[in-house]
Amino acid sequence: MSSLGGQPIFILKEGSQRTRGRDAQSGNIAAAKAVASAVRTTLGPKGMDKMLVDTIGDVVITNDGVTILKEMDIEHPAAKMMVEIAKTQDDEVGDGTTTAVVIAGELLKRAEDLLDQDVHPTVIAHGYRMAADRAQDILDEIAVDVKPDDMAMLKKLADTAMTGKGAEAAKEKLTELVVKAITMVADADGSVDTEFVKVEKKVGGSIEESEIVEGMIIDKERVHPAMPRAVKSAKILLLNAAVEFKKTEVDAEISITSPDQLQMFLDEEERMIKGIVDKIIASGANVLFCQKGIDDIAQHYLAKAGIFAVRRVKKSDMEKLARATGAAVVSSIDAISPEELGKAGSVEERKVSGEEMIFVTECENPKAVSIIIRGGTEHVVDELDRAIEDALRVVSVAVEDKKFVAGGGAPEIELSLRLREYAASVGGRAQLAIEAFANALEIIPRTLAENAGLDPIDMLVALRAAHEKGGKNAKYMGLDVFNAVSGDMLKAGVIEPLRVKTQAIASAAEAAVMILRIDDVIASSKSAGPSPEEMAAMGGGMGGMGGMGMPPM
Ligand SMILES: Nc1ncnc2c1ncn2[C@@H]1O[C@H](COP(=O)(O)OP(=O)(O)O)[C@@H](O)[C@H]1O
Ligand SMILES: [Mg+2]
Repeated sequence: MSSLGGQPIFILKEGSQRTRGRDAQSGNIAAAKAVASAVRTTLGPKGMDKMLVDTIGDVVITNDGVTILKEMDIEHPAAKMMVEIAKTQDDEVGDGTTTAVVIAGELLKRAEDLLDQDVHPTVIAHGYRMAADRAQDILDEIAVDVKPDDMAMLKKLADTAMTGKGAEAAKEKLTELVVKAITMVADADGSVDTEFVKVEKKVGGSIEESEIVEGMIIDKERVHPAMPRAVKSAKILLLNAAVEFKKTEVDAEISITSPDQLQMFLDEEERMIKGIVDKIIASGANVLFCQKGIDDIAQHYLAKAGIFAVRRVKKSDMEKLARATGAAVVSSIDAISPEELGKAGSVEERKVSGEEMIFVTECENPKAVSIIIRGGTEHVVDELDRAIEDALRVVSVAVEDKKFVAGGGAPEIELSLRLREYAASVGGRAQLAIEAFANALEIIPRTLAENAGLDPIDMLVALRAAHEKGGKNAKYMGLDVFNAVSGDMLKAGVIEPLRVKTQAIASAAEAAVMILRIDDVIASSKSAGPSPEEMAAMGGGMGGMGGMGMPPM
């Protein structure tokens, strides 16, 4: 900041807002805490749901942290950073979004206490980073191994992820579907892409009627009613080329001067299309999924040949069909050959809740499968979909990493104990920050207790005591919210993939540190004030013109 001859110098546009130092920090922390408290009540199996109504009156009822934050119209920049944590968590592991945001909020709250005691923000940031690094090591130490084919364990992981998400009534069934689907699409090298589990929602029927299809469901109909409705021992051609008369690329005009010429033209068109269909027939295919169009004449010939054909199939569905049936996607008519075809025991058009869908089933060793979710209303089906998506990701992460930790607040209590010990060993000013970090993690068991209507202090005391007692299973002691006692979460089957915790803590710490290190917020005005050039033209540095007048020092 400088001044020329006592005149203040303006460097920002008129109307810009600037807050600095402690005020900037307080504002950011308050906004971030507000976001955390908005989702806190939804945490855990006894968490409440939120009803979100958007500007056009559409309603979403959910318990899912990231969904809530995405639907809320959040403006404050620091609050937006909290939303980013939830999104990152969702992208990376698909679960633990509320946990990450709640921990970040608590880290900031504890940081504020330290700021009040005049601990410098960079000291807090440094301590938080040390604590976050140590937390990763501790989590690795307390993690438990799981075999990718241990169906019982995988089901428990899916179960924990779905608890409290409106799936209670049919959890047994749904966890079964999820685990089966993931083990089917897992690659030999142990990696899993949940993209290849297609989830189709259908309103109507009961949750119990949800099913897994060992193959694909395509939300389409066959192109012509004269085609067979069902094909057994299907030989499937996946074609990414139009079965149509080639339209000229350039804008050509064909002038037809006599009826004979018109007939010749039409004959030529028909002959060409018949040629394409003959190629398809010659390949031995009896089912055609085409990513592009199939015109009327082609439909007629295909139907006549008894071929089941579908047009304008989505690219993503084509890829899944390829994985499910072993077919290759053929991208030109000339490349059609018997080697490119895939197989399925059955391809059939069926009515589901009054709508036609195509079922490609009885695939040999399908590497892509579908789950159809049924439920009474759209809200039910939507929330089930979110629960299943979480569970699919959780199971796939566990299959990939082969590691899990206990749930119910057990790892957070263990972490806070061990981090307090670590803090003492570090000493100095960082100790205060590491202790604050340790205490902040207890927000998870505390919130689980509060949301279950239990006394949080009593539960925390009991949990700390259980962990301090030591012994083989002490580190797995967590909050059994259904029986209001502390218990061994491994025995209770409340378990989560290791990655859910490591990611939640890492991104919460990162966001908290980032927010803490900001001590200057400069927001440009939305209304167009004079530009710097205009200011200069006005003679520059005119006091009282508004803008960001900085007092001369
Ligand atoms: N049956 C249970 N008993 C106790 N805690 C549970 C149980 N099921 C899940 N939890 C805990 O609930 C928390 C997750 O709650 P959830 O609402 O799914 O939030 P998130 O968005 O963070 O996944 C985790 O700490 C998990 O261990
Ligand atoms: Mg969850």
